[in-house]
Amino acid sequence: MGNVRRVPTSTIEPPADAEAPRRHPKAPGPGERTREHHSQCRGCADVPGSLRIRSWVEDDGVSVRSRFDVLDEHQGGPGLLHGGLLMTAFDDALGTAHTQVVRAAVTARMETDFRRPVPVGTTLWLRSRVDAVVGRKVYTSGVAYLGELDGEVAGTARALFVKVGAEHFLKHSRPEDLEALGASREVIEAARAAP
Ligand SMILES: CCCCC/C=C\C/C=C\C/C=C\C/C=C\CCCC(=O)SCCNC(=O)CCNC(=O)[C@H](O)C(C)(C)COP(=O)(O)OP(=O)(O)OC[C@H]1O[C@@H](n2cnc3c(N)ncnc32)[C@H](O)[C@@H]1OP(=O)(O)O
Repeated sequence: MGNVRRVPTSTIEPPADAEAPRRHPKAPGPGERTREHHSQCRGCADVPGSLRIRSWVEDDGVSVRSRFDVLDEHQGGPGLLHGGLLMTAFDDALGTAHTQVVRAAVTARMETDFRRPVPVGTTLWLRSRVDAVVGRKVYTSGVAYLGELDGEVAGTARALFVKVGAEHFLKHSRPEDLEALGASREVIEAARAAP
């Protein structure tokens, strides 16, 4: 292991004095379904290979509840949910909570505690919230419950999202995917040429 470079990691503890997050005026309101991240999102869009996670806004307008039906195709151990797919579910649900507060942000760091095995056939319910927004940093946390909201805890997660602008996608996404979203070749090339 001597040749493995150690990459420094950093804390994602939200600062204690941060202001309470407020709902973005264009975000859906309490009780409404949230929007999918985009039409091909493998977390929440209705496409093959997606976890098909569905989320709704809670009464506070900021938190969300999400539903994930665990199927055969989500197995890791025999008849049990793959841990990485629980992380995907958290990434999607926490990444949906942040869209209630900020326009676009991407996951920078996430940590997950796996507390109970999740059998195939279970419906997982997740509660996710934004704890604080400080500059570009969006601190989120969530809980996944077995079978019913506030039931037995299957896992918990925290994630730091970092706000990005359209240039993040213009620079890094495949050009054909950007063109499908309406971006012109000139705009894409200009974003890629920028420092
Ligand atoms: C027509 C045009 C179309 C445009 C497209 C429009 C819309 C697209 C539609 C929807 C998609 C929107 C969102 C998707 C959201 C959710 C989907 C589920 C979630 C995901 O699937 S998402 C994919 C996985 N995700 C990534 O693909 C990120 C890869 N990554 C990066 O792209 C960079 O790494 C980035 C941007 C994160 C930061 O880079 P950067 O250069 O902008 O900023 P910088 O490094 O300065 O960080 C700023 C401050 O965050 C702190 N910080 C950074 N990283 C940290 C860490 N790991 N731990 C602790 N602190 C950290 C720094 O310490 C600093 O803090 P401080 O200011 O206090 O010093």
